[in-house]
Amino acid sequence: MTLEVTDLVGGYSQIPVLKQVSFTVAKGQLVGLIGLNGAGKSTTINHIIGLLRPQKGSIKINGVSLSKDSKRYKQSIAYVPESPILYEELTLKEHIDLTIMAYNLDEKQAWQRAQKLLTTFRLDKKLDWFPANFSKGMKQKVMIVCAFLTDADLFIIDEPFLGLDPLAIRDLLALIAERKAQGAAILMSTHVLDTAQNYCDKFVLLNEGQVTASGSLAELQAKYGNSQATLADLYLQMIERN
Ligand SMILES: Nc1ncnc2c1ncn2[C@@H]1O[C@H](COP(=O)(O)OP(=O)(O)OP(=O)(O)O)[C@@H](O)[C@H]1O
Repeated sequence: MTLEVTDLVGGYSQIPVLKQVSFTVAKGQLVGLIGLNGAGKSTTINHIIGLLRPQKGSIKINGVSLSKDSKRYKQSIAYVPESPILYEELTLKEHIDLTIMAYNLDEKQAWQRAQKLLTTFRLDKKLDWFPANFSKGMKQKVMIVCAFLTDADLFIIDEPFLGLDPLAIRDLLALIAERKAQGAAILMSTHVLDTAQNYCDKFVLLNEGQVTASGSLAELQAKYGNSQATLADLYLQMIERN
């Protein structure tokens, strides 16, 4: 199992947000993390990427926790945040160089991969640009390029569908499919339920910091006794029951 979140209790200093959250993301699996505003999706992600420490429970990537081997743990994750985080004083080229250094990648191979990604996301002529010159969507694409440059075992993608144009969404979904086929595990948080339904293998439904259901669409349909229901139907049903 690539990612194992077990009985995670966590949140911000003394404010508990997550209550015994457990789920897994296996190799080659795309898992959708679904929940209302404030349900705890970003808090869960912040725990996985190590910005917050669990108050109870554990998070392991390939059996390793952050406290056991922080370098190995962090190098196994590539994260695409919802709001792009870039260094204002570094060019696009320097962001790529920094990623290559941070993940200890082979420079030649990584640059070959980068050129392909830059062309896909129409950033190949912008290597000397600074973040201030990019639109929000372009900044998001820079984060995608940097993440998919790596050989991470676990990709965490926070709400990718709201800031990207349709072409970029198509290209990102193709990249996700490619990495899945190569054995990466992918956790994606989103409110765009029809796309999630079409692409995710499994869903984790969060409500008020708790996992209320998880499984494939068929498993969720069986749980809620509605074999024709869409993910959106099931999700609304879950909210109304709680
Ligand atoms: N920095 C913070 N300090 C204290 N509480 C926070 C902080 N960030 C979020 N929270 C609280 O944690 C809870 C979960 O928020 P979180 O950001 O994880 O939700 P989310 O599911 O990602 O929502 P959204 O869909 O709106 O992004 C909310 O009650 C929120 O008020």
